[in-house]
Amino acid sequence: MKLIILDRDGVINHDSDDYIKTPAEWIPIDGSIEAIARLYNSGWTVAVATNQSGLARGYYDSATLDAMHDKLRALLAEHHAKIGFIAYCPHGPEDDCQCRKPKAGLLEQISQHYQQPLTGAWFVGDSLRDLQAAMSVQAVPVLVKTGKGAQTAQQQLPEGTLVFQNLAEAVESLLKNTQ
Ligand SMILES: O=P(O)(O)OC[C@@H](O)[C@H]1O[C@@H](OP(=O)(O)O)[C@@H](O)[C@@H](O)[C@@H]1O
Ligand SMILES: [Mg+2]
Ligand SMILES: [Zn+2]
Repeated sequence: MKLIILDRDGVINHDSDDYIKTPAEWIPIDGSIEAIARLYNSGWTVAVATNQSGLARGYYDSATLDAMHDKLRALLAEHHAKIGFIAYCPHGPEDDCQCRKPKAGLLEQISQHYQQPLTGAWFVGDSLRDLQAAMSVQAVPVLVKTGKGAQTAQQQLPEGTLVFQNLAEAVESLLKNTQ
């Protein structure tokens, strides 16, 4: 199975230091819906691994989070595309859970869901913790410079990190190199 994993905030949709708390605040980054649709319509399965500490912080509830993801699904449906499994960490930094990135738990959930190892799969993120999580399951760390990505690019990145301006550029490269 051709499987790619995306971080959500700062990769698919615009991020905010005030968190994304409502469907109205959940606004796709230009080209990201089309990029996911290109992947889907090229036979790729697109999963999501996202930290959602806003749940633990009480900024929004799981029904609101689900409504944000329904908005994503509706936008993709306009392009005859679907998003796959969305793994999210509902915990806060102090909960010491096993799923908050940079830990591997969300990626392991996705691997378990699809019964497929993640070795060599692309994990596209905007934060260092995304790239670190990718390394922990031998996935390929891919940084996009949207969201927090421009700042992340100034940091020491894991060896082998691929860097692109945005999701659309990353998908263009992936599809070109996996014809
Ligand atoms: O990028 P993903 O994983 O999809 O989601 C990130 C969000 O959960 C939020 O994560 C928070 O980090 P803390 O959880 O407070 O450390 C902050 O960075 C917020 O700006 C951001 O919206
Ligand atoms: Mg992010
Ligand atoms: Zn967690």
